[in-house]
Amino acid sequence: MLTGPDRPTHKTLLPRRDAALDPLLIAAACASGPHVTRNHYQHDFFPGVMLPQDEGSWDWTKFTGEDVSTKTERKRLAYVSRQGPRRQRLGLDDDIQGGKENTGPLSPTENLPTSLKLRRSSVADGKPRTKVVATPQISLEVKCMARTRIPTPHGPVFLHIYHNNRDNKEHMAVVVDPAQFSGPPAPDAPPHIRSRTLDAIWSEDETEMDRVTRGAYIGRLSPSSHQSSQPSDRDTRLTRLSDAIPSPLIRIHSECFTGETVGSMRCDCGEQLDEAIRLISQPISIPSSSATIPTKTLPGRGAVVYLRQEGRGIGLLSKIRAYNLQDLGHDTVTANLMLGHQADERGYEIACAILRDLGLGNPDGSGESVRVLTNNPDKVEALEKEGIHVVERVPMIPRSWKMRNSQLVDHVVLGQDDAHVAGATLIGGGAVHGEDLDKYLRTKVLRMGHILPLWLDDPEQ
Ligand SMILES: Nc1nc2c(ncn2[C@@H]2O[C@H](COP(=O)(O)OP(=O)(O)OP(=O)(O)O)[C@@H](O)[C@H]2O)c(=O)[nH]1
Repeated sequence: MLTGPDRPTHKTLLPRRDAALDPLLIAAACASGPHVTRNHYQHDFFPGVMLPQDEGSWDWTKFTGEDVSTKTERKRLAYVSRQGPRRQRLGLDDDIQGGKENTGPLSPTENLPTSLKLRRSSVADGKPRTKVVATPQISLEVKCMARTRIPTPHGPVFLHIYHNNRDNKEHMAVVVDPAQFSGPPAPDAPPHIRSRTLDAIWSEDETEMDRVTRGAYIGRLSPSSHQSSQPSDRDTRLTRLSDAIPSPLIRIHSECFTGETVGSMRCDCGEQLDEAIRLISQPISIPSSSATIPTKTLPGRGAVVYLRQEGRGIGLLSKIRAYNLQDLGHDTVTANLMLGHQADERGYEIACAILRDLGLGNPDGSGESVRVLTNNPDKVEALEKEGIHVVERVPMIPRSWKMRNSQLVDHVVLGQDDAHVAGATLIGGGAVHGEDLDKYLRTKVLRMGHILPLWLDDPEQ
């Protein structure tokens, strides 16, 4: 049978732009400094990349058999990129004001609206050209598709799976609110943390069992009892809670397969996820106003929004490459830049929509203000920009630092038992520590502006 040529697909029309990484090229790029990115790899800096007088530079004459006396001549061969700035090549002219590249806050890529996504086209003259395809901006919507109870070492949580109309990732929310197992909230107790989209009626023919199966139920399921939830169950009380009841504690956490699943000690991401759930689950003591009334204790409450923004948004593949560049001596920020990425490519729009769906962060819309667990001031700023009302930033001190210096944070020192329990969700357990972690934390403080008192292996540092 005669067949025509295969229909071009997006893969054949738009081949990957990043070339295979050659170890020699990486070494050369590393030695040349952070201005050399993966987009320079196809160009001719090899082997004339080094200025011979540069200290520690690779002696290419050994490699090429050249006479050492001709080394000064090689100055002319030093690599100079003939490419325009990356933004110009990508056609983002709007961002270049007055010929100067926009150095403002880093923009997210994961949550970029479709209208801003770029479509690349290869053209006959061989010059890379990029076109911005304008499509109408759609307003962001999130929907909780399912929810279930998960027992953890810190107590039960409700895992929520979200879909959205911006990307095709399953972002999540881990809601800590064990008071939901004890019936409707008392008049002076905080409202239950529930998803509006989950409790909504999805279709007229939705059965009780459909709703229960997707997690729209009240209390706890058992083989002998279940009660599906109704939109009217939502707590819309506008009564002001006592000032003594703290706002729910939340964390926006970014996916880290290596730290959370493999137990990598290059970063403290796994530990942070575990520590966040632990801290949010801590019971809340409400001091009484009179000596005759005993102190009241409420179960801890809050949520971790878990975003699938692996590697600060650059993806797992690039993060793994970045680790190799880090082993060659570069820090996390420089390694990202060398691979043609920004230092941080995350966005928090979807996280904010999830918080709003849970009734968190929006006190004007019958929701509550929040306290945020983070050391990253950019995160707080991003949340506030999206209208989330943050009443307090709660720092996340690495566990190894807490253990080393009990003076640093007297009320959060972990005992042996705490460390054991806390590590139960991690391969490798307890507190992450080591030289790689210290380098990573140092970069976050010194290059990314994270608010954390530096506490490294050598207390003299
Ligand atoms: N590109 C890159 N990403 C990393 C590296 N180590 C961890 N990550 C990612 O960093 C993200 C966590 O971000 P961090 O910068 O550690 O912390 P943060 O979320 O900004 O700040 P905190 O709220 O204080 O934890 C996760 O997505 C990890 O996968 C690294 O070496 N390179």
